[in-house]
Order: sequence, then C-alpha cells, then structure tokens
Amino acid sequence: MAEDMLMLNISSDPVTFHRKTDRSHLTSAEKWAQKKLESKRKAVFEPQESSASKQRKINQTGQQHTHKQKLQTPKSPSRRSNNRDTEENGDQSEITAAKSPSKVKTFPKKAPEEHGRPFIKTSSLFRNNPEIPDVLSPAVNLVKEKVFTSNTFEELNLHPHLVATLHKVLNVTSMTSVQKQTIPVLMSGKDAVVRSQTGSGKTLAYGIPMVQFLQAMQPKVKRSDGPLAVVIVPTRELALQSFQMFQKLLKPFTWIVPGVLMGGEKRKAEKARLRKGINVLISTPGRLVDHIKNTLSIAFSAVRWLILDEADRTLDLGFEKDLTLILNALNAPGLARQNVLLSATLTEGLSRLASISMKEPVSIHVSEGSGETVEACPQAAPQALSDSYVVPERLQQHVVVVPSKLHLVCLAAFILTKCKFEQRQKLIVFISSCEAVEFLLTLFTAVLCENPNTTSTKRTSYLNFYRLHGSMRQEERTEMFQEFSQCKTGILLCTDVAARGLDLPQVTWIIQYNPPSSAAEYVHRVGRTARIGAQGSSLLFLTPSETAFVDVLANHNISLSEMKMVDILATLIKDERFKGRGKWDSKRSAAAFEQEVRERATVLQTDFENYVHANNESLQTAKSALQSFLRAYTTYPSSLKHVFHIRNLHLGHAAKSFGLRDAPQGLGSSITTNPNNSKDSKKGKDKAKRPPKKLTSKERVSNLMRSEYLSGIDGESKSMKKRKKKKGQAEEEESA
Ligand SMILES: Nc1ncnc2c1ncn2[C@@H]1O[C@H](COP(=O)(O)OP(=O)(O)OP(=O)(O)O)[C@@H](O)[C@H]1O
Repeated sequence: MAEDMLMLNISSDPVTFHRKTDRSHLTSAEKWAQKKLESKRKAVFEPQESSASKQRKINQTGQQHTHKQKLQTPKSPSRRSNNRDTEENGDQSEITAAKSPSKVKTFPKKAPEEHGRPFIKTSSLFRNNPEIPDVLSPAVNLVKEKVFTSNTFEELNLHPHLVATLHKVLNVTSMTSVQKQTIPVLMSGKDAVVRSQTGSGKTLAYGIPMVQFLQAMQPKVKRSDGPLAVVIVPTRELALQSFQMFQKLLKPFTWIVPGVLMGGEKRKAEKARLRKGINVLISTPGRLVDHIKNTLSIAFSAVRWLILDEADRTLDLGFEKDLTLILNALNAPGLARQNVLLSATLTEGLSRLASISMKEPVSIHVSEGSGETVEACPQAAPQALSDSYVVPERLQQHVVVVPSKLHLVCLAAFILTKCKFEQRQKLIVFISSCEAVEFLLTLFTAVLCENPNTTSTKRTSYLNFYRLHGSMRQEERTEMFQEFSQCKTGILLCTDVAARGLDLPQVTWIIQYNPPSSAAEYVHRVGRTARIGAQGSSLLFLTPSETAFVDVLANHNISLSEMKMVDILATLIKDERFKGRGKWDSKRSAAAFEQEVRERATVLQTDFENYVHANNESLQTAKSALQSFLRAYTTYPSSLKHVFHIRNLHLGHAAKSFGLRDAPQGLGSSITTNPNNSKDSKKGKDKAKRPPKKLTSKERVSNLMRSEYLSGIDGESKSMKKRKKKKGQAEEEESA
C-alpha cells in the first residue's frame, strides 16, 4: 500500500502499470492463502492511513516486536507452515523464523539455522507484479555484412615492412570487407565516411593507409614536426586501445612517434610529451581542448589527417562544443587534410553534418558493397539504409521481460547460470549509472561470491567481478580494463563507458540490465561480442512497460528472440545455497518445481535485502544507487519517452531491485499531493475535496530530485540541472 501511494504520488497521469494480481500461476492452496492475506491486509491497513506508515516504520527498525509478531502469525496451511512463506502485507510481507528479533543477526553472520538464515524478512516477489506481455519482435529485413574477403594486404602496394607487421605482429592476413573498400580510397587521398558493423576492423581500415602515408613522407617525419595525424575517440579506454594499435603498426617506422592524451592522466607529463613531439596524436575531445587552451607547444600546422572514430558519438551534442573548438584550431593553418569519419551507426543526417568540414567525402557502407542483403521477410517494409543498423551475423540477440521487483534476482540467476554452471563465460553487464555499478559489485561480491563451504573469507572461484565506469580513478580504470581484457572468465559491470569501440577478447555475453539510450547505443553495446566473425550472445532486460523498445529496435532492422524469465530463474534449482524450506525432490510436479524456484528466488532476494539492511552504510549506498538509477531514467531522449518515462516506474518495485524493502521515504513525501499531509486543517479540508493536483512532468522530475538522498542539494536546482544535463549527454564519456 505504501508503494501504491508513492507511485500515485509521482504521477497523477494515468499510470500504465497493471495493478491486477496475476494468480494464474498459483496453486489453489496459494490462491486461498493469498485471498486470506489480502482480506487481512485490507482489514489491518486500509481503514487508517497511519497504520500503513506505522508498519513501514516497523519493517525498517524491526523493533516493534509485538505488533510485528501479530502480523507474522501463520494462518494458512500452505507455505507459511514452513516459516519461509510470505505474510502478505501489501507488498511488504515478511518471512521470519521463530526467533525473537532481539536475537536477530544480520547477514553475513550466520546462525546455526537451516541454510544459515535465522531471519528472513522480504517482500513478496511474485505478487502484485505487472503482467508480462508476450514480446513479438516485428519482421525485419535482415541486412548482413560479410566480415572477411579473400583479398590479401599484399595487393595494396604497401611498404613491405608494414605488410610484415600486419602478418607477424597483428596476426592478420586477409582483408575484411571494410578494409578492402576503405584502404584504397584513403590511399588515393580522398576523405571518407565509413560505416560497417562493430568488430569488423575499422581501426586498421584507417590505420594502414595513414601509416603508409606517414612512412613515405619526404622529407622524413621528425618528432619536432608535431602532430601529422589527429585521432579523436570518445573514451579513454578507446584512446589507449587505439594508441596501442598504432604502437604496433609503427614498429618498423621508429621515427614516427605515436602519443595519447586523455582525461585522468597528468597534464604536466602530457605537456612535456607534446613539447618533445607527437606525430600521431590520439586523444579524447575534452583533453585535447584542454591542451589547445593551455599548452603553448601544441601546434597543428603540419596536420594531414583527422580521424573521428565513433564519429556519431563524437559529433553528437555532448561533444559539439569541444569538436568545434578542435576543428577551428585544426583549420587555422589551412593545410590540405584528409578527413575520415567512422562508426557502426553513422546515419545520413550525421554524414551531412560532417560533410560541412569534409571535401567530397566518399561514402562507404559495407552492407551496400561486398555484403549481402538477405530478405528475411519479404512482406516487411523496406528500410532506408540510413535507418537500418547491421549487427554481426553470428550474434544471437535475446530479450527478457522482467518486472522491476525481480530484476535483481533475475540478473543474479543469469550470472550464476553462465558462470557457475557453464564453462568459460565472459560477460559484460551494462548498467545506467556509476553508483549502481558500485552497488551491484559490492552486493554480488558479498552475496553471490560467498563460499558456503568455508568459514574463511575465501570466495567462490567461478565468479570474478570487474567494474568500469567514469567515476573511477584513471589508474584503476586502466588496470580493470587490462585485467578484464586478459581474463578468460569474468563479469564486467560497467556503464556506457565500455559501450563504444572496445575490443575485449572472447566476450560471450552482453547483458543490458538497464536499457540503452538509443538503438545506436544498443548496437554498440552488443557489438562488444561476436567480433570479427566470432560467435556471441546478448540479452536485453526490459520491464513490462518498456516492451515497446523492441519495436524501436525493429525500426532499425534489429530483431530479438524472447527468453523467458522463469527459465532464467530456474537455474536457482541447481544452487543449493538458495534451497527452500521444503524438501526438494526433482521428481515432483511441474507446479512444485515452479514453487521451489519461487522460494529460492525469494531466499536470494532476502539475502540481498539482509545485506543491504545490515548497516546504515550499505543502506545509504543502495539508496544512492536507486537515486542515480532514477536520475538516469529521466535522461532518455524525448523520442524514447513513450517507452522510458519516469512516470511508468513503480518506485517501490524499483527499490526492490536495489535490495531495499520499501520505497525510501522522502522520495514520496516531498512529492506527495496527499491532502491529509496539510498542516493547515482548513486548507487541508478544502484540498481534500479537490482531486490531487496534476503535476507536470517537469515538476515530477524536480520533485524526484529533491529527495532525501540529495539532502544538501536542495535549493541547488541550478547545479542539479547542470549535473543532470551533463549526465544525459556525456556522463560516461570524457570531458577532460
Ligand atoms: N584483417 C583482419 N583479420 C583479422 N583480424 C582483424 C583484421 N582487421 C582487424 N582485425 C581484428 O578485429 C578486431 C576488431 O577490430 P576493430 O576494433 O578495428 O573493429 P571496429 O570495426 O573498429 O569495431 P567497433 O565498431 O566496435 O569499434 C581487432 O581485434 C582487430 O585486431
């Protein structure tokens, strides 16, 4: 009930959340028990508002012993008899063992009870969820790109040392389609706009002709010439990766010096390197602007090449100002320069924008040339090529619809499926904010990595978590990136900082736990697997209210197959750590199986909640992670607001996905329109007659931002606005 109130408070608009309780999955005993509980809930909570909030306090402190025990008295003969079943309390039911709360120990300390869980207090995970609609991915015209050609680098008239380096150092022999089409164009001195699927070798497609050009320059290139080529990339890790590739390519041509500038590194050291001379300069936009403004020794008079890798990202709003400044600095000397834009998701609009600073660029779309177009469904409307994206042929794309409350357990179950019960899996999980990455890392490490067979701090060996996001120190970022690159199995929890360009070997699964901000970002995220002709899989999590995103993707020729949430959760049957109270026997009926899965999911959620509520620090971390998730949710572009709108979120349910037992107070109270809250009784009376004030979406968002987590930020709406804007545009990409 408290959750219901909160949800209604954030929006007086019609809410799309389905309130109907789906009972189809329940056994008759459960239906009976649930009916009983509902009538009891009505009797206990609905007559008085105050009793609901009183109960919420009880749940939070766990101290009002008498009242709580009254609520816990088992009534039904079903699951409650085993003390693990839920006691429905709106959405905040509890399961407790017969122990006095004073003896309650919090996770991770274990009492000698069955499964080491003396105290379980959790929500009813499987009740009051919105119905899960079937997802029908519309028919699309599948466009495929052939990755490899039979052509070799020898055909290109390159310097023999360059060809040898390709063979021996980079281990490449035949050209990919994009290389075959791009290298001759760039070697002829023309500008180009290049689009080809992720992991198809675009870096070498510009790297090879550039090195061929530089090594042939007469008089011979000197360090003191300064930058002859400038490569702009949106993230630090990508800058580092491109720099390493140039180090390899330039091995035989030692007189040409590559260098990297990126946020997080020491400016002083970079200035010194610039003074000494860097010929191939790779940089993030923000840091380059920084040096243009502050480093006298940076000069662009000799620049002959400008590369914008991930050009759509670099050209979009977040970097517009930086890029204008860079182009002005580069254009000033007025030397003839070759310009190249590359991305897997370049659209006509962007190429037109880019053409302003380019000279009759050649447009290279691999799917038009050497690729083959496969009509998967002739009835489907033909797509304009600029709108349709190509994903790797051997990428298997899935979507799973999961109600918010079950998100956390479902992600955990999926990770266990892959990393505990399958061999050699390397996963990347995309999450919408840095705080949420940190939170999930701590939570999973504590709850999933705990080894039940040891009392020591030894962790399970099959789960190795890594993290990558924009709020990490640069040394940590680089270390994590390299460690994850080299590991054979592991789970990288990250934000979109890892979505573009990164070439992480042998990644088997991409999980989009929070949906991407656009179809293009979807393509880049899934593109971290199935690279250069390899196999890979992806899984997109959506809530029932977000399923229209499948149509958005279909508009770009992306088709997904549905995975069922129950099938993911079923893995928990294999994990004895989350055993239900009843004796589980695999020969029992399908209904009993389903029941056991639900119990185990509840046990897992309980572990998460116990960890989160064990102390104030973890509670605050969970709350700020929830807050950051909500904030990120408000930054979806207006074109996707019909799919991802904050008013469609159920706060109480979203809170569960952060291990919180209830929607935190403050989120609701500051935005409430409940007339009973009025201090002025007369006014309150008048107000009571009126329907709740309809808030504009702006008001709702600003209310949301004024929650308890932001105490101290209250009244700083300007800086808040700034932060939000920044977050939406380029939160994870580099600004310096
Ligand atoms: N001709 C080739 N033969 C074999 N491997 C290649 C070839 N060209 C590039 N590769 C390898 O393919 C991988 C992907 O290349 P690259 O990172 O350049 O792809 P991309 O098209 O830029 O991807 P994204 O769009 O994700 O940035 C790299 O490991 C690279 O070394």
